[in-house]
Amino acid sequence: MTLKVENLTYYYTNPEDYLFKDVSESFENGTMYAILGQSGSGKTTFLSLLAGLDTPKNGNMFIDDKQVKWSNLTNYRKKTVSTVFQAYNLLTYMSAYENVKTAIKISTVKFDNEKKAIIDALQEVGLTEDLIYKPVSKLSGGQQQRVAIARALVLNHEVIIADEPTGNLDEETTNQIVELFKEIAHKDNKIVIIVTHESEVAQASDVVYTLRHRKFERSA
Ligand SMILES: Nc1ncnc2c1ncn2[C@@H]1O[C@H](COP(=O)(O)OP(=O)(O)OP(=O)(O)O)[C@@H](O)[C@H]1O
Repeated sequence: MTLKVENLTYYYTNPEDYLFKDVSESFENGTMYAILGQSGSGKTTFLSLLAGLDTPKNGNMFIDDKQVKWSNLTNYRKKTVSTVFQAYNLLTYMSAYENVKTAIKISTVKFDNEKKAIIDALQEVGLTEDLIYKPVSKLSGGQQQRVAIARALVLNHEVIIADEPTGNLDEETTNQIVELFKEIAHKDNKIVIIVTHESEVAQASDVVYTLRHRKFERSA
C-alpha cells in the first residue's frame, strides 16, 4: 500500500505564515519513517493530517490511487490509520486487556475469536500474561506504551502513526520500543511514521524527513 500526499499546505491563521506548503511525499508499506524538526516547526500538525484528525488548507491525500475525502475522514480513521501518542492516552483504571478490547468495541472490526486477537496483540508487543489483567496505572511507562501499540495493532490498520512515542521513556526502553516499531514495519509490512526529536529513533528508521525552513527534506 502507498499513502501519498500531494501539495499539502497548512497554516493556522495567516496564509503568509504557513507551516509547510505544497508537500508531496509517498509512504510505502514495509517502511519506517521518522519526521524530525525543531520544536514548533509543524511536525505534529503534519501528523494530524496523515492521521485524519485535521484537514489541510490545500492538497490531497491518496491511499494507493484512491483519494481520501477530507469531508469524510471517519472511514479513513476507522479503516486505515491508528495513532500512538507520547502520553500513551490509555484508560488507566482499565487493564491492558480491557484497553485493547475497548478499541475493538468502538471500531468496525469483528473477530471470530476476539479474546485470542487481544492476547495475540499484547503478546506481539511483548507483554507477559501476568501484566495484561492489571490496571495499566500499575505498569511502567514502557509497558504502558506497549499497551498503546497493541491497541493500535489489533485493528490491523495499514498505517501506524506515532507522535513522540518514546518522549517519556529512558534510553533502553526507547531502543526496545523502536525495535518494536521496526518489526511492525518490516515483519507486519505496515507503514510506520514517527515524529521524534530523538536520534536513536531517526537512526533506526528507513527514511528520515526533516521539516526545516517550512520544507520537507528527505535525508535517507
Ligand atoms: N491550534 C493552533 N492554533 C494556532 N497555532 C497553533 C495551533 N497549534 C499549533 N500551533 C502553532 O503551530 C506551530 C506548529 O505546531 P506543531 O505542534 O505542529 O509543532 P511541532 O513541530 O510538533 O512542535 P513540538 O516538537 O514542540 O511538538 C507552532 O508554532 C504552534 O505554536
